[in-house]
Amino acid sequence: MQPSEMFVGSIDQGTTSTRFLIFNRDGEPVASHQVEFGQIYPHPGWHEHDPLELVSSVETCIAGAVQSFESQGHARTSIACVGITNQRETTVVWDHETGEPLHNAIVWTDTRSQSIVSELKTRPGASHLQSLCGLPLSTYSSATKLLWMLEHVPKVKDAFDRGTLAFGTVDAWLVYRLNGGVAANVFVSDSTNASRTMFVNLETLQYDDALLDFFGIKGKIHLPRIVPSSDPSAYGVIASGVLAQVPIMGCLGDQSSALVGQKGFSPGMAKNTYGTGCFLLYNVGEKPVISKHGLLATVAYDFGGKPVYALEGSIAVAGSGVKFLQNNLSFFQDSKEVNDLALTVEDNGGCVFVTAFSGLFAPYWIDDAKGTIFGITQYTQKGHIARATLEATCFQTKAILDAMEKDSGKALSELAVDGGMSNSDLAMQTQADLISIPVYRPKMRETTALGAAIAAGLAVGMWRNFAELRDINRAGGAVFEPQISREESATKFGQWEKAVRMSRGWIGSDTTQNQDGDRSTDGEKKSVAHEALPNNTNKATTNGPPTAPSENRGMGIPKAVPRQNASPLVSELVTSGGLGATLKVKTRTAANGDTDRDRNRDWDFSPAKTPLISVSGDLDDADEEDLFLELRKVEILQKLKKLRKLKLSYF
Ligand SMILES: Nc1ncnc2c1ncn2[C@@H]1O[C@H](COP(=O)(O)OP(=O)(O)O)[C@@H](O)[C@H]1O
Ligand SMILES: O=P(O)(O)OC[C@H](O)CO
Repeated sequence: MQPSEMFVGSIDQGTTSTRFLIFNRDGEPVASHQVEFGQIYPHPGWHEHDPLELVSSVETCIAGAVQSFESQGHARTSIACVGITNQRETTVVWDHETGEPLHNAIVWTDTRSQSIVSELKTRPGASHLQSLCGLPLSTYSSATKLLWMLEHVPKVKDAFDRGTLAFGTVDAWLVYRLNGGVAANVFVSDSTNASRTMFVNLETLQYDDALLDFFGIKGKIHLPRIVPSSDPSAYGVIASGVLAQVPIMGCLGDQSSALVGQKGFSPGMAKNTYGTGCFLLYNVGEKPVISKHGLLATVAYDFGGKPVYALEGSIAVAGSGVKFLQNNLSFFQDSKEVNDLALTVEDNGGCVFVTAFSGLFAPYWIDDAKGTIFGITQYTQKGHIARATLEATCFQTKAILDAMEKDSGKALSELAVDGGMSNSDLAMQTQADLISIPVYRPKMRETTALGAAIAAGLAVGMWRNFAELRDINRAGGAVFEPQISREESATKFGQWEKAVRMSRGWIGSDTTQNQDGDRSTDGEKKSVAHEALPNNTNKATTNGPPTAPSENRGMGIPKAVPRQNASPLVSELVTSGGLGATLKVKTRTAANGDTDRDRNRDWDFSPAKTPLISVSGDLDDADEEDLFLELRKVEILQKLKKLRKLKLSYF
């Protein structure tokens, strides 16, 4: 088949919907089909997908799009190959011997692993993880979701003990099942997806023993082979259905795919995708850049030669905020109505909505932030809240761009956008206003699907190089120019930053949420109080305190230490005055003598101006974690050189 006669299919398995698009060589979608699938929210903060439903949604979309394609007179045999793009980090586990899933997939937005994350942060080596894998320790990565399943799902733990546990992100699961599952056993993941697990070394793009050791899974679990994002043979062939025997030749995590679809192939190019969440990727070239300002280092694409890396700003809530107004608050029937609802009012009426449904991701990384609307009065209308919802993502994007400028030393001159929420003209105008640079929205916004089509098309020879992609989706885009002054923009942003500071600490002060999602009050036990922090409180682990060596606690699955047996004591608190004061904190799990949980940390502080921490009451395990988090904030403040004097009181 001549390249000009070829078509390429693209599976786009997103967080809220699945679609299949068929592109011609001009990069135009000629047929498509889309379905939504079940969103499972078993407890507050939990979010799951049924892995089998993800596969059947893909099959439905392929069948629907191919039907439409054929009805236009095309032959399905002209579909030369298929690419896959997918929601990242979402974690699937299955039995390697039977091919059957062992639990619902835990979605990237899910925050149930919060206490595991807190515990992991105290382990030796925790502060070095980000320099190896590019990601901060948070509930976001696949690793902590897998550890949660190992601790809480007996079927998963059994398979782990028997050596039959297979782990994969959604790409690996789809490739495996589309190839027919256990019979063909095509078990691979592309570099862009694999690098979101925290198991992969960003330089080598292979699993890193130190990382696997840290999470206690080295040699104990079946992991997909890591392969390039564009490859003629690694991904196998579709085993059944209307595209049976068509090869899969490309695969990219959806945000990498959008960068490719926007043809962000040169260092300095960036795109921002407003889907369920919102993700800004900035091409940094052939060397990863480890962020010092709350961003992630990630693989942009790996087309077989030298991989290309990106700095990423991840926002957990974008279109999902719009969906929240639609599904939970019944503000409208369809997402696109948010634009008109927001236009019923002139401004946000004083409302600022910190949409921290999954805590706050980049550049803040605040696990304990909760969704909060500030500024509600009798005056407040639905339109104000709709505006505030759209603005939330735009504000967070502004914070990310500021961080990106600090990390890269360069300011962006224009932002390319795509994804469902970018369809809102008001949201995109607001974005341009807040970042004071033009926002460019291409005419064809299925850039995520286009990226995977490009990855597959390059492997099959439909396109031979990037130059041949130049004219794809070039004409007919819209440009949103900033319409307010930088001063006005800065004032609005200041309000947002204040709201971010005030959105934290709701859960955990007088209300806690246990591992099963139940709420309970613990008002009597303790209080770990802190004062408001200055504006930028990101928690990039590269900036973390040094970790004192101790026995290798990174080995093995983290033990679920019964709370009643774990009563760590702060055995020593030492402060010494003067410049560069040192605080020593030693804690010990005393009741069961479990030295496995010993802590021993030193932090250096510049003198602080105001009291920042006061800890009172008996410390239990959770308190201890809180204390460490508080100390971490102080350490960050010190880095920001905002402190003059530290006073610490302990009762
Ligand atoms: N016209 C619109 N205005 C604002 N938000 C929209 C609009 N259309 C879709 N969305 C939002 O975009 C999201 C879907 O975007 P999409 O790029 O398909 O995301 P995903 O790949 O995560 O499923 C939904 O959360 C939806 O609320
Ligand atoms: O579903 P999206 O498009 O918001 O993307 C999800 C991301 O891949 C999560 O990292």
